[in-house]
Amino acid sequence: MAQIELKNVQKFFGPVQVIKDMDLTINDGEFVVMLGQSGCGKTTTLRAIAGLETVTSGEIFIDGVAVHEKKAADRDIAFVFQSFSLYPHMNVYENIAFPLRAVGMSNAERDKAVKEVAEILQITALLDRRPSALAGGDMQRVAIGRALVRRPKALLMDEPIGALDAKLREEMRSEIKRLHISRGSTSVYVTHDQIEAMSLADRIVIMHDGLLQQIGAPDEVYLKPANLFVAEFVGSPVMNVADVVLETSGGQTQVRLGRGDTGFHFPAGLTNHLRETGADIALGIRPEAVSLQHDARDGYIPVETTNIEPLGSHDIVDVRLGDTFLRARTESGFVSGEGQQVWVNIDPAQAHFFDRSSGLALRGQN
Ligand SMILES: Nc1ncnc2c1ncn2[C@@H]1O[C@H](COP(=O)(O)OP(=O)(O)OP(=O)(O)O)[C@@H](O)[C@H]1O
Repeated sequence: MAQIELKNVQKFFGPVQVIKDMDLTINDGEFVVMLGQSGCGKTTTLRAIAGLETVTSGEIFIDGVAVHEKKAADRDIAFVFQSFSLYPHMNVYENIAFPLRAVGMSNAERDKAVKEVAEILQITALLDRRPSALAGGDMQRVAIGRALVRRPKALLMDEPIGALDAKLREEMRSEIKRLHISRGSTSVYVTHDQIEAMSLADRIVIMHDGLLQQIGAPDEVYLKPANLFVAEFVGSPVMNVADVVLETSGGQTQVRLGRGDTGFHFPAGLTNHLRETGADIALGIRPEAVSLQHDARDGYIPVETTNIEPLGSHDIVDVRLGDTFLRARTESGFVSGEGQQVWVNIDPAQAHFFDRSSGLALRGQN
């Protein structure tokens, strides 16, 4: 196990900078997921930690030892790729045992290590099979087993289950989590799938365009997004974001969306911190914090439904408010169709405000 530290890491491919000023500490035994859209630099960061890619500048430390000039083989790190890179002429047992041959273990020790890993990954019954006789999920279990068997300092995984079908991915997700709990190895995992990230990570590192956007526990990046990019990237369906104008009088603030005349009522205490910013303000509100009613109620604004997505357990309903749209999460069948009049309100306690030009979250004391 190990702590991994990146200090001011930069990576250029020719003139293109794909990692910008990366500072990141991954704690001993931690499961960190790097999440971001395709091309944002996740894989390059992972490969740089493993030593499969050199960095243009900056430093990488493993347990306090500088490794950025060391070869991959000297970093004691294991890597699992998306493609199942097993040796086709060896059976599962030999595939898993292979990395142990190089370290000169006795036969008995090797046998014990392979069987222990096979047990954890539930592939004991498959040890005699060749890779060609394995299903996709089992191949990836073997690849993970081979990576883990020599007890590396850290396990790096690049979209290891991205090629599997949805049901198998779900199964493998919980297995990888179980494996991490039982082995406790420092793990860095790359994905563009936010469900995978939310369910596996102790902390998520969100990247965009080579830049680290936020590092935090899954609930932290969901509940307290640092900027508009994170707010709109994390969560499905995506957070509603609308330009707003604020008007405060007495103890109340009206938060007006778009060019609408009516606004939502907020206790002034939740918006006081926005007054001095002088910035153009965007409101972010998740669909589950938008509530619809069939009849007029205090604080609710009349609107028309424009689109409905029935999702089985719930519906996503779009409503038009002046020149803005809001998506609400409702119980199934709450509205019967488009063009229906309903009343909408939002939960001030779950509202986020952002500086429109910098994208940064504007938070009060709470
Ligand atoms: N060897 C290379 N030479 C030149 N450009 C590269 C090389 N490897 C990656 N890139 C570029 O660097 C950028 C970041 O790539 P990277 O693979 O790290 O992104 P990613 O976030 O992992 O994306 P994906 O999920 O698609 O793998 C991309 O624009 C990619 O085209």
